[in-house]
Amino acid sequence: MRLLVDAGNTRFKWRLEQEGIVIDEGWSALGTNAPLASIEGYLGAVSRVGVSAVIHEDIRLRLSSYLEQKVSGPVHFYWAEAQRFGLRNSYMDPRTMGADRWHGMYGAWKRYKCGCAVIDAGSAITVDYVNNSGQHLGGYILPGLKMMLKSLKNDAARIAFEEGEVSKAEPGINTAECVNQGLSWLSRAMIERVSKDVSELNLSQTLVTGGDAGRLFALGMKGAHHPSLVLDGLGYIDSEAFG
Ligand SMILES: Nc1ncnc2c1ncn2[C@@H]1O[C@H](COP(=O)(O)OP(=O)(O)O)[C@@H](O)[C@H]1O
Ligand SMILES: CC(C)(COP(=O)(O)O)[C@@H](O)C(=O)NCCC(=O)O
Ligand SMILES: [K+]
Repeated sequence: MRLLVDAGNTRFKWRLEQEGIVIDEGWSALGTNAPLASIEGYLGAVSRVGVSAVIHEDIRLRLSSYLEQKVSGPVHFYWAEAQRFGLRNSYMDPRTMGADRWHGMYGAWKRYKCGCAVIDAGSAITVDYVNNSGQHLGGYILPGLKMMLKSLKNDAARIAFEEGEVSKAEPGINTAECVNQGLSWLSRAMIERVSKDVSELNLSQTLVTGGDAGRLFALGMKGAHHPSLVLDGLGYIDSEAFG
């Protein structure tokens, strides 16, 4: 049995496989002492673990020792690379790129083998562009939707509001509307911008992943929803390493 883990800044997403077949997938909130409690019964039978992590080093070490205690086989952490199977990183120092971005792009590249935009709407939102020949053209890192609301709440003394998931984007006439509709307005601007880039750069596919992917689709995002794109890319890489 193989276990794959995508350890993000908000949640751990995991996938359990037996001979290439997905048995179960799920997630747990960051910070729990037993992040895989719901599948602990299986962990003794896990012969290999692959992890994509962007979490703080302390949390990563805790996750690593938890897995090593529970699982019988080795635990491998996979990081961003300079290149793989024709996909080439634009970073001078690829190890400084978030592992989740590389694994998401690799999942997209293996699946479609063509120019693509990869949008990961997680704790942060990342946008990455890969051209037809596999060259990463670069990307963007933006605060995520929750993160933006949190910073308004925490860093502005007189902005009190109830969060509401709205797709309306007209100008608000009270604080809550201004904030909630402002977020939709900004998201729509980003969506339009991505769509413009995709057409100017001649990219054939747009793939969207992350906890807020559904929200982006509700706001007009066009593309394919791949909820577990990071796990997909991680799985390909782990298979290429160990068969
Ligand atoms: N049940 C949920 N728990 C936490 N965040 C959620 C949930 N559903 C949607 N979200 C949204 O998804 C974001 C986290 O997405 P995720 O892809 O798990 O992030 P990360 O990879 O950074 O851990 C949150 O910021 C939040 O806006
Ligand atoms: C940008 C990110 C915070 C996104 O992580 P997430 O929001 O999915 O938890 C992560 O990819 C990261 O820590 N990147 C390192 C910097 C870089 O990619 O250049
Ligand atoms: K992520």
